Amino acid sequence: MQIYNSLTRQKEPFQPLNPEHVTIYVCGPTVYSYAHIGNARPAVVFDVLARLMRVLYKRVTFVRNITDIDDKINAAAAAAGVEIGEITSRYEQAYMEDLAALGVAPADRTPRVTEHMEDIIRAISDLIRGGHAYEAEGHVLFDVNSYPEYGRLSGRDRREMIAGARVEVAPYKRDAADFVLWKPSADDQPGWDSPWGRGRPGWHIECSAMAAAHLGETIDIHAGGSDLQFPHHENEIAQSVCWHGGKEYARYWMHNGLLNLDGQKMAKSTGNLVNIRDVLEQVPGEVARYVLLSAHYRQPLDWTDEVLAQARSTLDRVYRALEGLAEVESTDSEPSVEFMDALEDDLNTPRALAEVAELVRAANKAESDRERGAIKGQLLACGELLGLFQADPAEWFSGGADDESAEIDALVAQRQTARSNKDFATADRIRDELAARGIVIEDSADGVRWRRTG
Ligand SMILES: Nc1ncnc2c1ncn2[C@@H]1O[C@H](COP(=O)(O)OP(=O)(O)OP(=O)(O)O)[C@@H](O)[C@H]1O
Ligand SMILES: [Zn+2]
Repeated sequence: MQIYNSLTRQKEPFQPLNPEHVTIYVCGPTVYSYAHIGNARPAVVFDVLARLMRVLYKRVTFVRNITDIDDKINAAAAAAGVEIGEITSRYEQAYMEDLAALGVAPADRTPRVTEHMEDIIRAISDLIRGGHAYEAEGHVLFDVNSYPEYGRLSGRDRREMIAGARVEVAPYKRDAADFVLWKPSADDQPGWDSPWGRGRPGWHIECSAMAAAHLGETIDIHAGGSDLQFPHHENEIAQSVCWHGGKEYARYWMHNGLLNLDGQKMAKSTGNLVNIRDVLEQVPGEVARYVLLSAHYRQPLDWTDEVLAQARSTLDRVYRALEGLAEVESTDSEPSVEFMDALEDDLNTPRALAEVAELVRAANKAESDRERGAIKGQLLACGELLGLFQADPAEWFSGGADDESAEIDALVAQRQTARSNKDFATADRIRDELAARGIVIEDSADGVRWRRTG
């Protein structure tokens, strides 16, 4: 497997630290409103990465966090006149539903910041003790001058950083590039007791603490959108390396390119967006997923009605071929070699999809059932890795009436994962959500089933 490492700016052979266990951390959403289809890009792309790694390696631990402490969340709660927890649980739930509809498999762990306050406080205390952070006016700041390699990931020099829009200038900072690890909370803001008074963590330290808690001091792959490269990931590296006595934080950094709408970055902050749920009103989740995989993940991608229509017609072609193969038995269960080569080449999904198109052509020309059986197996195996083509062709053409069933299946699977991670709060939330939609879950000896009531 070759991965383009944003840290070294080149493609490198991927070698996990432990040859039998790959660890992956992806920065998840800040849950204060519905996720837009740009936010879905890292979720879908790195879902394919996880699927591929699970085929190539014995064990994979894939972590995607939920940022449930943030000033944007506080503002959203104040604006709606509700408790903060109501906002975070509402939008976390919505996010999980959206991902399920896009065929994104549940992560192995979905840690929330609120569940890691002790880890965060310990990380900050260690950084102060090590001389990498200092307290000033109730804040704790990371001292960027204590880490000579600061700026390596983003390739920025210090002047550019300070000019950077997201660096906050404050009188108590020793250096304008120093960033907040902990800040004081007013009485009406959420806060936790700490050695520095009642307050809350800064965004960057949250990910460093959760990654260490779930995956250890050095992880194999850290991923997220390219908009996170600076300052978020730069700061994560500085904190984690200094916290862990110089140990490498993440060995490979992967960044997806941005999804644009009308030539501009799709973003919540600017309102230039299409929410995932609105897309799902327009097309089946699989069509949206196909669009997100149709470009190489590092390239920018324009979200247009045209690409959606193209994706739908390509999917129709694949399902038409599968419909034609309905009567033959799959005799192969491996994706084609060319397809695997494409994915193992820095997750080249456009090339992988071109291989799928080849298979579809071959299916339409195949003369014997033996040939057709092999092609069918290959097509389905390729599809499984991409999270595509798994619907019943007849249902696909009947208008996706059963999109809802697929979504419920995915939610039930997420509940199972939550339960096996002992995350009963999430498991219960999903059960309640399904109950509200008239779906009951039944745990039986041969697994979990669901049915509609009434
Ligand atoms: N337009 C986009 N294209 C691709 N990925 C994006 C885009 N916008 C955000 N992301 C990614 O989505 C994930 C979740 O991001 P998060 O919820 O923090 O977004 P945000 O910064 O609040 O949203 P926004 O950037 O829309 O204001 C991150 O990995 C981020 O890099
Ligand atoms: Zn992060």
